[in-house]
Amino acid sequence: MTQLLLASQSSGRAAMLRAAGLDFETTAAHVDEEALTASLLAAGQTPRNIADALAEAKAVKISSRLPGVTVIGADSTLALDDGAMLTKPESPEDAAGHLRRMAGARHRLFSAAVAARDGAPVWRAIGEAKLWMRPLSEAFIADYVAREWDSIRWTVGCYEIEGAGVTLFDRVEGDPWTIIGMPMLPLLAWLRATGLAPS
Ligand SMILES: Nc1nc2c(ncn2[C@@H]2O[C@H](COP(=O)(O)OP(=O)(O)OP(=O)(O)O)[C@@H](O)[C@H]2O)c(=O)[nH]1
Repeated sequence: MTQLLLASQSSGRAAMLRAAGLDFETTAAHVDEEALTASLLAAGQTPRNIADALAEAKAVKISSRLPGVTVIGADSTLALDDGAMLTKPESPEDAAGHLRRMAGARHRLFSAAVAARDGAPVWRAIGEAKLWMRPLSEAFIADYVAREWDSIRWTVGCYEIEGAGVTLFDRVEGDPWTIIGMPMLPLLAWLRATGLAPS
């Protein structure tokens, strides 16, 4: 049985752990993100705190069933500067609407990771990136969504920064791993310190 489990169905997150050469398995967290997000928003929680709470819920739920296994949960939230929080698009039309709202403005992307053992959090980190999306024409949005829908449908911001997302931005501050879905640098530092990654 593995010592390290990623409680995530995110292909981007698994790819980053694989690229780091880690020995891990993955499983779905099966946390009702929509319900938890709605209740946290209703309680006035910020997108940053919501990412942290969702990451913890995923890690704690799975780790409570697997004694002694270190479980990593993760979550990303996207905050427009007007305070609105965007979630994954439900349709190509939804994605076009998100892009219209982000175009010509800055948004922040928070990616939280929480490690849990035996049902309790033992480590956490949150990364933040700031992204300035350029103004987009309707023709560009329609073409981009038609071309990229199959990959962007799984992403919180309707872009893969390491893919065609590069065509959307004037400026980005923050590391690419946080944008893809986890604060990898502090996570790897902790995994090395705990002997779960080669130091
Ligand atoms: N490859 C890639 N994925 C991105 C990017 N931006 C956001 N994402 C993905 O958008 C998704 C954010 O949604 P979440 O709800 O945090 O995670 P999820 O996909 O539902 O997966 P779980 O961890 O199982 O909840 C994650 O899969 C991120 O990896 C990006 O620039 N590149």
